[in-house]
Amino acid sequence: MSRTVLVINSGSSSIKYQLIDPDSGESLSSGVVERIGEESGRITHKYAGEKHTLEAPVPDHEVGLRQVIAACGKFGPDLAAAGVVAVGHRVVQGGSRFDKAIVLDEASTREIAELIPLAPLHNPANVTGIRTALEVFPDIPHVAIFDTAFFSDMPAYASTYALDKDVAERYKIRRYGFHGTSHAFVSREVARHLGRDDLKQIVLHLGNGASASAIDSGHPIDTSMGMTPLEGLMMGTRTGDIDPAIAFHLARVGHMRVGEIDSLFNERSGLKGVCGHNDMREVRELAAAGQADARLALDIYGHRIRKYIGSYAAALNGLDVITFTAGVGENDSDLRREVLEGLSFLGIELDRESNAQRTDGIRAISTPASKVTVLVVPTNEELSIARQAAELIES
Ligand SMILES: Nc1ncnc2c1ncn2[C@@H]1O[C@H](COP(=O)(O)OP(=O)(O)O)[C@@H](O)[C@H]1O
Ligand SMILES: CC(=O)OP(=O)(O)O
Ligand SMILES: [Mg+2]
Repeated sequence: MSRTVLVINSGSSSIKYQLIDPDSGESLSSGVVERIGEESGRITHKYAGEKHTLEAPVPDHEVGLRQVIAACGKFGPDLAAAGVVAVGHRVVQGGSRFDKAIVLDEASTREIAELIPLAPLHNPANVTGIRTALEVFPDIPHVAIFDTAFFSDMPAYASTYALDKDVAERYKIRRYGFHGTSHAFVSREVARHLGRDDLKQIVLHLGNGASASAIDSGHPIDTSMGMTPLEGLMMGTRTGDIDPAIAFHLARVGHMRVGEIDSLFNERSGLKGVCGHNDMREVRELAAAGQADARLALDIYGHRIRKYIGSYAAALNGLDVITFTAGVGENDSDLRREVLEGLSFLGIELDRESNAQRTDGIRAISTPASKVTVLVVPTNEELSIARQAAELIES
């Protein structure tokens, strides 16, 4: 009989879920609860080739998860008959405590809750998701897969801030890195695809949150997100790298409180801050229609990515592969062109035709003569979580 893993990814205002057969990789059902905490929420549930959309208030993640279970009851799949062997939870911040996947219990869930100050936007939702799921499925093992785990053995020079040592230790301030499940999955796909383990790789995960990583022979040596997922590239609603003195300035001169600055940097900045929209498709449309702010937002976005590619090529002392992944990376061929055409000094030659094609699966978008191979690789964090969860409960 086939077995399945229910994967739950509780984001700050959404819950994504998928029922996956970890052996075949097949996704049997999937969905998303959006606009949690807003006036009206929405559930989109897919099963057996059909898509169901429900509009209902979803005040919090507990209600959201219970609505997911209700949607499965109403539209299928029948979870009791689906051979669910584990529930896999994406947890964003594992701190220094968790460097690999764990089977969850009350004590480890409490430890994850204690990490909330290090990921205030993400971990509260993760903890609510875990607690609710433990109640709903008390007889199935629950596994936590941490975004930070892949980066836990980054070299100290990349994970340490140039900050007073005692202060850093006392407050657990270091660069943890995030999106690790995706960076690990994608970089392994690249190594498998090219048939080589000894690659110097840069992976660009460009979704709502965006991050870059530098990977040498399978080991991450640097990544753009830091103590929290705010550092690094420009994102949908987050600033990315910013002079920390801006926060002092806003507090002193703008009389803003810490919470206001936090939400300004995390929720009202990035693409949204510069041009009013955080969805890359809308930003593209506006820029194409000649809107100057949208064009500027795209230029900043691309410029930041180029800077990270340059600095990571230096940190790696060489570069074999650049890989684009996640919503923007996989779909926005204009962005890839804009980024890569500014990098000819690295010997990168873009194959414009392959870049513009929309095909599924792994593909090269550089010419055979290019000194650096450029790939588009679909990420699949859910499949990776399902496989890790199934592996862990077996061992
Ligand atoms: N065809 C496309 N062109 C440009 N951007 C796209 C396209 N399809 C999706 N995106 C963008 O991808 C982003 C979401 O990426 P995704 O990886 O799904 O994010 P997350 O998992 O962080 O929610 C959005 O900004 C969306 O606009
Ligand atoms: C860590 C992070 O930024 O996650 P997401 O992209 O899902 O917001
Ligand atoms: Mg994502």
